Amino acid sequence: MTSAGRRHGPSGRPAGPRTTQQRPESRRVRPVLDGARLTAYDVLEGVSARAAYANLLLPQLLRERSADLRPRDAAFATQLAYGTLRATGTLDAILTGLVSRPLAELDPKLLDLLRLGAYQIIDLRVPAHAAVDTTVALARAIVGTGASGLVNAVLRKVAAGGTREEWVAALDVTGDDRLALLTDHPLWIVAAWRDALGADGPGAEAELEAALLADDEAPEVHLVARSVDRASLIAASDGLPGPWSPYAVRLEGGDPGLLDDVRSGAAGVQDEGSQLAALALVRAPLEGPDAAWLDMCAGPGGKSALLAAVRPDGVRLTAADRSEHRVGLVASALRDAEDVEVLVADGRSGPWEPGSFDRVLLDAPCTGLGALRRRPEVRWRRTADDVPQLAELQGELLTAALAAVRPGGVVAYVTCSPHTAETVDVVAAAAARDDVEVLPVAPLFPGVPDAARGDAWQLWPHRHGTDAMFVALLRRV
Ligand SMILES: C[S@@+](CC[C@H](N)C(=O)[O-])C[C@H]1O[C@@H](n2cnc3c(N)ncnc32)[C@H](O)[C@@H]1O
Repeated sequence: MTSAGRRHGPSGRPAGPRTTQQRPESRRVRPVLDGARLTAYDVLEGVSARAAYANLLLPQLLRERSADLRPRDAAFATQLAYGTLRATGTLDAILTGLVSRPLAELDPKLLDLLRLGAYQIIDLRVPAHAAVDTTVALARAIVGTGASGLVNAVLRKVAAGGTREEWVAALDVTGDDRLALLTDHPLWIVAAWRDALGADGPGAEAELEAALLADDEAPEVHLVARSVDRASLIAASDGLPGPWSPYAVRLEGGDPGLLDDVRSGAAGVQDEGSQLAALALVRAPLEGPDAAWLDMCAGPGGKSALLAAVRPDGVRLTAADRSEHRVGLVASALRDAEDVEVLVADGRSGPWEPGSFDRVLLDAPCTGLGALRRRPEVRWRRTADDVPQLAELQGELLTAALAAVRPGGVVAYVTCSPHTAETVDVVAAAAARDDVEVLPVAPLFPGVPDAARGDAWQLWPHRHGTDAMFVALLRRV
């Protein structure tokens, strides 16, 4: 996929403002505001002013406003909010040259509005007059009449500069700076992905660009068929079988929350890469008994629910998490499962006896650099400084996981980050012990190509259509 061809949008949307949501404070001027754009703005404002999570705030706003927003408005609001948040770095680089003051000195509401308008112009190719007029109307209602002139002038200049590719060319950047602006990633994440891809040679930079572009797309919805037959789930959801996990169904659209199987818990929404990570633990060769499994960082319970569904008869599953709130979510995910124990515990000092489990899943807290597609603002919130602290915690948790498993038992170390310091380095430190051996993951999944990272496993959005999950298997010997 080339960078030039990837962005497209509802350029044929009706240009004028339509739906109407009026804020009490704006009643005096009575603007007719576009409901989709207003909702997208409210998400941006929540993220920048209150550090909200877009993937939680947006669904909540869409539910509250469902009477006013048609399904296509909701889809447009989602595209606007997520797209603007992903593109923040590029939008700010463009806006910096068009506003006389530093962006940090602008009213944050005004900055969010400029980003929202500029995103529509450079990425969605919404006709300039529609993007400008609707953003000016929002600015008038939200910031005041004084702001509308600035918004109008700046967005007209954005439109005059053309598409994102034209803007990036005009900004005259090269190397990683160019890649960062084209693919919506901060420089340190570009560097981390290059390092994790580990490729050299002529194709390496092209692959890095493809990987970062794939990481900048909205992800497909994947379902997991837990206690329902996959064929029935495919029929009910109009989906397609996932190529790698025998439980995966991929959807092209629609709302999975409306499916009976999802409502009942027989199926769930789960990235196919996460399914494979849980299955790696299940398929790992084991010596001796196989009766007690631990999911050490289980919240919110996606992998626990799959483990509970596929475990052989007689296996007892313990699911723990440090967060009480997330343990509540695990309990709900496991509500119909028998022979499970759900508890609040710090994995480093859990109440279990050493060596009491045959299999342990350590799906460790991490930067989430491999799941940025789902959390659009996280790429700008995380910093390289977060990595050492998380890597230290991951090392401590892996030591505890190896203590919790019996000799001959297996630990699956999993992250939704490909960052070397959170993956290969953590495993290498544990593997330096005399009583630990690393098992190759790739032979357990002969149908999944191009995933080996040494003996461990690394999935990628551009290769596998999944999050960039890392999986290593360690056996106590
Ligand atoms: C990547 S998430 C796990 C996702 C989960 N396995 C799933 O598939 O739904 C990491 C989890 O680790 C938990 N956590 C962080 N530090 C922990 C600790 N010291 N002990 C136990 N859990 C911890 C977090 O609360 C979070 O729920």
